[in-house]
Amino acid sequence: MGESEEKNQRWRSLRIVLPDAMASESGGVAYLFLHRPSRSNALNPDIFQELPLAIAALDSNPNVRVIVLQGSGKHFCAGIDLDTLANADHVSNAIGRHKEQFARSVKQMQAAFTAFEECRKPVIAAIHGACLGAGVDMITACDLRYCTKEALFSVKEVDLAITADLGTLQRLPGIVGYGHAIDLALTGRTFNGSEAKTIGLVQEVFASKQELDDKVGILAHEMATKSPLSVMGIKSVLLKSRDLTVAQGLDYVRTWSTAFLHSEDLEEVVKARAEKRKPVFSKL
Ligand SMILES: CC/C=C\C=C\CC(=O)SCCNC(=O)CCNC(=O)[C@H](O)C(C)(C)COP(=O)(O)OP(=O)(O)OC[C@H]1O[C@@H](n2cnc3c(N)ncnc32)[C@H](O)[C@@H]1OP(=O)(O)O
Repeated sequence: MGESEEKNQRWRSLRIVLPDAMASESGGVAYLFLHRPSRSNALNPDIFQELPLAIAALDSNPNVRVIVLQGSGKHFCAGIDLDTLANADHVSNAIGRHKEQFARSVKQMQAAFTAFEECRKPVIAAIHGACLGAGVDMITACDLRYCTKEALFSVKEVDLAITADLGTLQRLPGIVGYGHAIDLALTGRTFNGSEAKTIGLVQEVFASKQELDDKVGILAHEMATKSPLSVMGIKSVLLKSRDLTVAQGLDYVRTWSTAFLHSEDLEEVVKARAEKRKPVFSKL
């Protein structure tokens, strides 16, 4: 890979591989792994606590330009950890204080996935094996999704008698359209990588995990050569515009351009063109 291991002792349930600042071939791509392979990367409280910290660390690392999210082992993510979901606190039917505490814990879980959107840098999910329930909530908060042909997806919450509450119902319709979103959420049916591509949940589907890793790596490295300011602007403006009217979105992008269009990155593009070479952009 050419990257250097992060100080992974910091993380209990994640693993991070950072680009090596000194190795040009590792070019700005960081790998963030859900790392509970013996539990199929089921999402436990550790992961929910660590995800926003890890994303913030990658966001503020000037050597990182693009983040690839993967699962260690056989599966991408088996959804919520069913052992912790069954925890007495969660199923408590008792008084208001418990409910209020539960609402706060759901808010914290929602924030863990929203952190992918709040990250200034693009996050690409590379999905193999199972991606179920909360795993789908998570990937809908990523910027791009790729998967293997055998990947299995399910908006599975309905089978647990719960309403998906970590972002799928808010973000999935904008990705696949309302019809597909309500079909998947009401049935909880399992679908494969090919269908995920057909409905637009993923950008591309690959024959094997090896091909997925190779192609996503190439794409991420290519993206990491682009102007970091421009890439950050595209993510910010698209996400803001999703939740605004066209007129409000145009106001936002006008303000963005006024602030950042005339930049050292634009100067570099002009200079590189005159010198008949590819532009090389400095760290953020
Ligand atoms: C406030 C609420 C917020 C969010 C709610 C979200 C709801 C959801 O996420 S719904 C989805 C819940 N997930 C599931 O129902 C998945 C259940 N698991 C499976 O279907 C399968 O295990 C599998 C993921 C398809 C993997 O199958 P396979 O490859 O055959 O491996 P297994 O032997 O079944 O599993 C290996 C190992 O992982 C453990 N495990 C799997 N899923 C979970 C899970 N969700 N939580 C905890 N542990 C899980 C499984 O028990 C095995 O462990 P062993 O110790 O080896 O038994």
